[in-house]
Order: sequence, then C-alpha cells, then structure tokens
Amino acid sequence: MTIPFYKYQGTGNDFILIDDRAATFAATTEQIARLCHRRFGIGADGLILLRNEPGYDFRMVYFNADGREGSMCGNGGRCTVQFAHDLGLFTSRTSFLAVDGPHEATASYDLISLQMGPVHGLEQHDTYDFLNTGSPHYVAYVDDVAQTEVVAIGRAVRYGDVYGPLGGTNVNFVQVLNENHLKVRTYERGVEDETYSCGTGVTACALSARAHFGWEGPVLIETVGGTLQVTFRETAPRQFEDIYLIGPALRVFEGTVEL
Ligand SMILES: N[C@@H](CCC[C@H](N)C(=O)O)C(=O)O
Repeated sequence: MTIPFYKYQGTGNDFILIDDRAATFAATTEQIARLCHRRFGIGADGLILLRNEPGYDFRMVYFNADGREGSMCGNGGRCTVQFAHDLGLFTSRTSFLAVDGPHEATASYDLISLQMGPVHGLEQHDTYDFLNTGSPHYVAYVDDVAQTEVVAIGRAVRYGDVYGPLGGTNVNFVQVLNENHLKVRTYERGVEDETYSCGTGVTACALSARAHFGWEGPVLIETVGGTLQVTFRETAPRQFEDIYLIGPALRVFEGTVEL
C-alpha cells in the first residue's frame, strides 16, 4: 500500500502528517513505529492523521513514535493546524477535535496560536511539580539545563515507582533565565528520548512558573528547537483557562511511503 505523507515540524518536534479525510489509513502499532523510525522509516517524533469530524473543521488523531495512540500533543496540534491551513480547510481561525476535547487555533503566516484545554490542578511536591496539560508532565527546576542528564533522569522518572505504574509521564527540566523567560529540555514518553521541544511540556512549565513565581506571562520558553510562547489566565489558585501555546509550525517535505 502506497501512502502519501507530509512532514512538519514545530520548534523541532517533528511529525508525519497524513490526510485521512477518506478514513482509509489502517496500520498496526509496529507499522506506525517503523514509519517514525529514523533509520528504517521517514523519521519523526509522532504520526498524525487529519480526519473529518462533524461540527469541526477536522479531527487530529495522534500516535507517538512508538506507534501507540497518545494523549494530547501541543506541537503536533500546531502542526496539524498548519497542515489544515495548507489544505485550505480554513483561512485564519479554526476549531478541531483532539483526544482531550475541542481546540481553537489561529494561523497567521507560519505562526500558530493553539488554545490548550483548561488545567485543573497542579501538584507541588518537594523537588518537582506534576500537572496534566492534555498529557502528564513532571517539572523539575535545575540550575543549568545544558548540564542535565535529561535522558537518564527522565527515563528513571518515567519508569519509576511513582509514575511508571500510572502509565508514565513526560519529564521536563527547567532553567529560569529571567522573569517570564525559561529554558526547557524534555524527555518524552512514547518517544522514550529527549525531543527538541514539547508543547504540552512547555505549557506545563509556564503554569508551574506561575505557581512558583506569580508571573503574569506571556512566558517565553527556549527549547532545543526554538522559541515558544505561553499565555494563560489563572481563575483560582492552580486553575488555568485561556491557555495558548504560540509558535511556528512548518512543512518540511512531502512524499509517498510503502506500508
Ligand atoms: N510532543 C508532544 C507531547 C506528546 C505526548 C507525549 N509524548 C505523551 O504521550 O505523553 C507535545 O508537543 O505536547
């Protein structure tokens, strides 16, 4: 079976995008993992199907690089919005459905502003915060992210006694650069490695910084693959609404692949 695909990236978090409005894509977990493999396939942090959804412009179905359907992906959402825009599904404002519910977004040139779901609750532990921004995130503050063993520590937390039995977690390491300015590196569950950027991860870090430092935002976040911005409204302690993840999303190439 020959499948046409598009490759997109959002601050270096890269995805295979498939126009599946005809709902014909059928692949096993192993086949999706192979498409995402950087030696044996196209190479990506995840694969996303754009499908039709009544009442919305489209539906986003997201698979991690391990081939399993994942929880919400912020950068993948921004790339899917850019893909829908490139397909002509909307002009400047869109609404779509993802695994965590409805989302709204705007596209202006290559800048995508994606409304994330509301966040109800943020756990503050002795050495880290934990919250769910559509995907689960562990947030730890460090002095220097460049000197942090992201993969080794990230993997230990993801598979550790606390979060391993709960399905694992993504693990973010945060360095405060200035007020409203962070530098973040993330170990991603489902990729099982550090990625260049994680949208739900930087969103979690911005909300955590709000809880720690009282920042109003917008919070600027430097990732390995570029800069993202997060805005939010805290409606009550540790309750967040109107959360927006803002940054570039670009088509890199397109092609066909054998399944
Ligand atoms: N890269 C994503 C996060 C994707 C979900 C995650 N890997 C998980 O399954 O928990 C993002 O940009 O949010």
